[in-house]
Amino acid sequence: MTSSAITANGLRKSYGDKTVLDGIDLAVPEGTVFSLLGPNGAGKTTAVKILSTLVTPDAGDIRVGGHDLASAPQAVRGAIGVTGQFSAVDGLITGEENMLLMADLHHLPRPEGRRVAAELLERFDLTEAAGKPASTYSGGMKRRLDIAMTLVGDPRIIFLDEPTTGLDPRSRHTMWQIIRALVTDGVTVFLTTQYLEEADELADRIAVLHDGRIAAEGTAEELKRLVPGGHVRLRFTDPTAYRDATAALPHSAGDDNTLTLQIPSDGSQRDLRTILDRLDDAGIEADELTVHTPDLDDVFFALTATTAPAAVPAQTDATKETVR
Ligand SMILES: Nc1ncnc2c1ncn2[C@@H]1O[C@H](COP(=O)(O)OP(=O)(O)OP(=O)(O)O)[C@@H](O)[C@H]1O
Repeated sequence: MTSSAITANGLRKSYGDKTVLDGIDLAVPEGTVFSLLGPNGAGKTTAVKILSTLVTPDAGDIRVGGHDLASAPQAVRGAIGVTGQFSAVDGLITGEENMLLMADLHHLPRPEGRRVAAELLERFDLTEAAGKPASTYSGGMKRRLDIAMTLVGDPRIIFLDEPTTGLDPRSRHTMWQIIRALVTDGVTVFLTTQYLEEADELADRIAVLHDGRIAAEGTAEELKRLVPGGHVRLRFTDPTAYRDATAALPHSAGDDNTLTLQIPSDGSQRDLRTILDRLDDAGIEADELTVHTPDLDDVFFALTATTAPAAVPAQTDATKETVR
């Protein structure tokens, strides 16, 4: 069984009267990408700062990398890397010097530091720019340097706070490749992002933070099933088959011009089986069947509207039933 890289139970944090995190539970299995999503000001950065020991929580049991955050913050710091909004890159010195500084901070012997720095600069396509001041780097290069610096200490858990904000699409895709490669190496990634597409692309599990609580948590697919709008579309070339299917599927909406039927569905296996059984029973063969689920944008807006639905634990098959 995979063990947890990060667990938090009852995590709370207020600033004055403002409750930012109001009893949050999180569990991030090792070697996975967990994404925390939320509107601006939802508390994502606060959560990252707490889990990475930069801010003290008001309450909560937190374990990171197998260490208790309250009693062993130094051990937690040794197990993690943090990059993001509070970048560690010094613009006045070169990329290579930034890397060597990091190697010194990790007390690597000089030759070892040089080797690790050169290797990481190469891996992140920064060898050519290594001798130039980091202030001359593009946004994408700075982010790559930032991650490369984080990896000098070989952390097994990395917090990425909005790692692609402000990057162009190409740099964003490069960053996604970097993140996937980290996970392939067994690193656990805790990612905050304002791009739902990014969470959809990368995250094994996603938690939506709203009003200080986790409004919903699950895989991207599980979350998409939470909001209405999903349907199955059947396309026919034979008008008779189309008409028969319309009769066999009473809740369908048909388009007589394109011979297409749309049936409301959550896209689940059980739902699909019901539809296919009805078609089989009536001896009807569709020429094309497609399943349409709402995208993560729909989920995000539905969940972060003023009245959010209750938290939905979507961890097991049994609880998936409640998702529908
Ligand atoms: N040091 C602080 N003192 C007072 N209030 C703070 C402090 N840090 C954060 N806050 C408040 O806590 C709330 C959550 O902030 P946080 O930066 O965690 O949100 P976020 O989800 O990361 O937002 P964004 O996507 O805009 O970065 C905000 O209302 C913010 O003003």
